[in-house]
Amino acid sequence: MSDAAVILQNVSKLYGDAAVVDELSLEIQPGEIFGLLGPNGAGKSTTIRMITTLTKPSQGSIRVSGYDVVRQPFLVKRQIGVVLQQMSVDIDLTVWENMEFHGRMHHIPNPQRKKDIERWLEYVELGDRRDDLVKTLSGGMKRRLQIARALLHEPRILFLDEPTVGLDPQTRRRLWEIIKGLNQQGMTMLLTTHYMEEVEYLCGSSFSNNGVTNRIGIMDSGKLIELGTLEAMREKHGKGLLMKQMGDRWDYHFFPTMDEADAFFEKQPNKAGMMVRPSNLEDIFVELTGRNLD
Ligand SMILES: Nc1ncnc2c1ncn2[C@@H]1O[C@H](COP(=O)(O)OP(=O)(O)OP(=O)(O)O)[C@@H](O)[C@H]1O
Repeated sequence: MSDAAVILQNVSKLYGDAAVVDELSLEIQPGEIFGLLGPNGAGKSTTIRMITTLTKPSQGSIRVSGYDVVRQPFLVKRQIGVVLQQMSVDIDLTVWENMEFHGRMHHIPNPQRKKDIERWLEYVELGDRRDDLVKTLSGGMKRRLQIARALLHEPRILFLDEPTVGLDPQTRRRLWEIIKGLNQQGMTMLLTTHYMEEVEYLCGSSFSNNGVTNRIGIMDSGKLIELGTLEAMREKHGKGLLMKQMGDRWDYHFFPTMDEADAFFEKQPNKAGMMVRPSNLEDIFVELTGRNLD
């Protein structure tokens, strides 16, 4: 049997007749940081909600650390930390009270609980805000609190659904460092996003410090339309890109290497409305779907 951290086999979620997740199969390895990239409505949140026991798959099986999400939800919940899009922190409580509440729910005994709350609040740089009401925190601080809380019961796998949506670029970078740092300490992670730079930054280098390969899945209309390392995807579709303006749209031509794209460009007698650059994930998404990510 596979010792993958998360295994999805042929998983679908139907609402009425519509499959919002459509026969998805995927394995995430221990220590991996896996990025699920896709436009709004692709089915990313529904996938996370099924893996984290919040909604049941209509078909297929999901195992987390070997436990079945439908038959053993309580064992699954012990293994995972979850940070969802909608803020689930209580804004009328203080930072500390939110942590305390979560720690008690997970039956973490004192004095361990107090020590762990201190440690994780320090980790996300909220130690000095511990007595402040959550409603006085910025969006980025609230997100950091969500992360600290999700980590309190020492989960093996952390799920982050659109962790930086709505945050300013500086705050986003700070969160990226926290996420990367956790992965470098060995945390297995699945994150969803529709920000290409996010998935490139966090999951783009083919290997993490754990020596595990980080991969990206591109999701559209409930299906995984591409899966692998960023390098492998660029290798497959072409590392060089020539863009040609055709009226109000751009034509994309992939070349195996940048050198080949450059050589083709140089040979063109009329270079107006043309440019060459290295390909990126969004280009691959457009190539596969004919649409942009947003
Ligand atoms: N409870 C529900 N009932 C009916 N349809 C739903 C329900 N939850 C989600 N959907 C639909 O399923 C599709 C996928 O939604 P989902 O939230 O998983 O996508 P997503 O990729 O996470 O996008 P977003 O970034 O906008 O959250 C959407 O068309 C959505 O309207």
